[in-house]
Amino acid sequence: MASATSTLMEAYCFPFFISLISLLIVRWLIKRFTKSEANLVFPPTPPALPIIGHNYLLSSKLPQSLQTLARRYGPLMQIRIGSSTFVVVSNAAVAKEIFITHDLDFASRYEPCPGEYNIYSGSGFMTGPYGQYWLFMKKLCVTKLFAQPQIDRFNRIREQEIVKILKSLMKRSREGEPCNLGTELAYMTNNVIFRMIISKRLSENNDESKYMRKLAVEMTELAAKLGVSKVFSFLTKMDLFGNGKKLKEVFRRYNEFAEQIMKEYEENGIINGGENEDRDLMDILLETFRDRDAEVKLTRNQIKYFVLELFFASVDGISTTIQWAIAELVNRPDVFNKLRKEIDSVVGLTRLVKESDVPKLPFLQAVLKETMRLHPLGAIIHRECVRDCKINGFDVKARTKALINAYAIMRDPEEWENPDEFLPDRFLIKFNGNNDEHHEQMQMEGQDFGYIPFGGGSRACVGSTHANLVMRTTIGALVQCFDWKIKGGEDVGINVGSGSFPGKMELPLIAYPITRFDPLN
Ligand code: HEM
Repeated sequence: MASATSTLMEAYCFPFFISLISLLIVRWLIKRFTKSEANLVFPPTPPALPIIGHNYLLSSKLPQSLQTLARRYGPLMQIRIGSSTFVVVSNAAVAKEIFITHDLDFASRYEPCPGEYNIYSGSGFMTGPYGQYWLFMKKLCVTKLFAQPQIDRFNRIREQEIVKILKSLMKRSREGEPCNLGTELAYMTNNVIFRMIISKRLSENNDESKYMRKLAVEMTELAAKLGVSKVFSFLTKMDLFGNGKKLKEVFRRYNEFAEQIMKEYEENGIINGGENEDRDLMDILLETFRDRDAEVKLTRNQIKYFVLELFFASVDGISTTIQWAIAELVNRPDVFNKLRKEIDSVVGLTRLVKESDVPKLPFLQAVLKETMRLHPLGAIIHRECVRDCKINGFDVKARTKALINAYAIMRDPEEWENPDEFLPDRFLIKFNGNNDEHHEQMQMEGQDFGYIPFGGGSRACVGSTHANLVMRTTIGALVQCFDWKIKGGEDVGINVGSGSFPGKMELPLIAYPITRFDPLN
């Protein structure tokens, strides 16, 4: 009997105790979790809807809609889209916290394109997380790929491509035809980066450069249709219209193309060592790939994806910024004439403006600065927080994504007088000498977080020096050589477009170039 009772006790008591202990552990966990969450103070947030969160508050013009929300919810607000939480940064002081105080906490990025459509998923540098690979590539960019000697070496390519676009525009001028300036410029910047990467064997082979452009355009269009641009679109993963599948196919075609180029380099011998004038970016990448002592062993996929990222980073950014500059200048004849006067006085009308003239052209530099302030191509800078931290007095949890609204920051009335007006003079410092007045341009980069067209902190743009060289000289040449008449009216529409590149113009700039000075004759 006694043994029957004890068996019964064992049978009932053991599960009972296990359940009790589990319950206590769960209660303790919940209590602990809710207690710490309750102690956290998250940034202000607008009212959210179930499932979609704050998506209903955002238009296709993302920077502008976030700017409007920030006016109500402050310079650091939190929003939720689908299952992702974002903090949105909208003033210089908070941007400084992200770029300087918490630089390493926010030195990660996330891949916008779902892994199932991107055959290089996990090999990204621009879109990759902070880590060994990113550190290694950043060092390679700074010390070799985009170091000053290498940038100087590409001077010839930049100047030759500017001459090519001028020839094309002069032909249009002779024929009385308008041009789509955006297309002409994208063709030029595509050639520049293509030749910087693989200058030797394919430099005169325009078909390959065109093919690269075609692939990049297809990828951009498919990514936009898929909703990748929105980063957070939960419909993206569902691929309702098969665009994800098509995107993967374009990646595959690019992979074949890039692999063929790499093999050609390997068969013909890469140029080692730093002094050779013909050494290009592919030489440096393949030399690093072969280096047995390198801290990180590069893979072929990492090289191919890096090259693709360079195309995306440079082509549209540079061409669209130049387009915006010309649009703003055409709308402001007084500013256009002031710039032309400066170029004429320094360069004259006997030769084309060139890179070495730029230090003596402060107003040209100011025009570009003001263009990038009003129309930043990186209108939203994407980052990800890697550990819990406090920003602007609020708690931000690890894995929260950050959207730094460069568009709103560079139009913040607290930082800029008449923030929506195109006033390049704001970047000039006047010096009154004995005889006359002269100007120098303000140095903004890296010090002022109200001005962040190239981002900031350790993940800032590595191509800014090259981009500035191309943009300044091209704008100078377009103003020196042509008068511009707009097709169908006096003014250029300067509305921003929507969708994948929030910094792009809504309509292409179609204009008649009228030759005023032909330095090529
Ligand atoms: C008008 C032209 C350009 C603009 C407005 C621009 C802007 C930017 C911005 C805003 C970022 C993000 C910075 C951050 O997160 O703080 C960036 C990153 C980057 N840019 Fe540019 N960029 C331009 C041209 C170029 C060019 C020509 C190249 C290369 C040839 C380039 C290569 C890169 C790379 C590799 C990164 C990623 C750096 C990293 O993650 O560490 N960019 N750029």
